[in-house]
Amino acid sequence: MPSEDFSSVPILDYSLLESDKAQFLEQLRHALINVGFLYLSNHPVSQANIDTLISYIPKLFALPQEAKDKIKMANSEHFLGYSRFGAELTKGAVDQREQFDFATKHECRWKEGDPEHYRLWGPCQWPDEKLIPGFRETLGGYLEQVESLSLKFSSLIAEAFGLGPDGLSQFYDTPELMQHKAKIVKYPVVQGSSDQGVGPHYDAGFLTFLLQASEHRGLQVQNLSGEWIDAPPVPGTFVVNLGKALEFVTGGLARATSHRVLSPKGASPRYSVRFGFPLEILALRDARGNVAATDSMNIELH
Ligand SMILES: O=C(O)CCC(=O)C(=O)O
Ligand SMILES: [Fe+2]
Repeated sequence: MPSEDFSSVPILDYSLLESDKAQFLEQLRHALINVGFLYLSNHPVSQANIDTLISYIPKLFALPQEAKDKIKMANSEHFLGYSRFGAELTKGAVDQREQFDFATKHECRWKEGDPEHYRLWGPCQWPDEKLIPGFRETLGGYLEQVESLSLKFSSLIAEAFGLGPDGLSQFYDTPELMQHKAKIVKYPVVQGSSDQGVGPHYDAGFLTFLLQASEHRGLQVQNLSGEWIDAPPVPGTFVVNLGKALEFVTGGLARATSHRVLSPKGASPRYSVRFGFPLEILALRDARGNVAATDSMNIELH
């Protein structure tokens, strides 16, 4: 398929894998090479679980400030926990968002003498179960399912490029050693002069699975002409996008695409859940060098 400048984000139907895998892989290849973003519909993650998770999110942010601060990220050497509104920057400008960083289950494997970066992975800080009963189990179930989808998706990407299903797994750890982070984000309604929910950036890892957890528009993706293309919420889908690590290991064939979020203008906040597969691979980041001019200060890059 010829390279083209996209004007919308393609929707891939995961159930096509059953009926016509070759067609699915062809559409996937197009999205990887030309867009770097896609919606995935009819995916295997339970919609009931997603709906329950979505219903918890406003309650999570409505917890007393004291309960949120108790699990603040500063407590955790694994960069997991709560960050107050305005704590993150993209290229020097404040992102208008409040967030919790959770992750798939993981014991910290660092011990005396191990490389320092092993400390980056470890257990989550959870809010008090009494204040938000059932949240931990719901999010835990969701993360397990998205993790398994992301592993499967990574092998589909390898197949789309004509490799065997394990063609990309050499670049990351085995599943037991990997941890994947999920950021639950609240973008409050625009207040002052800035509508920067999150400024233009590339993601750092391999793949991001984004759940748009409210009906607001705001996510935008930049095409090669520099135009910002809307990626509005599409019920029942994930937005999947590629990060710099995947772009690097495919020699630029799979495209990492710049994107941003504009703060909502209506009466209610925008919410999203961003799952990164896997956490930044430090060796790859070092190998690909400094791309600071375009990267955001998302936590994977610290
Ligand atoms: O919240 C969103 O819709 C996207 C956020 C994002 O791009 C990121 O956190 O990397
Ligand atoms: Fe992003």
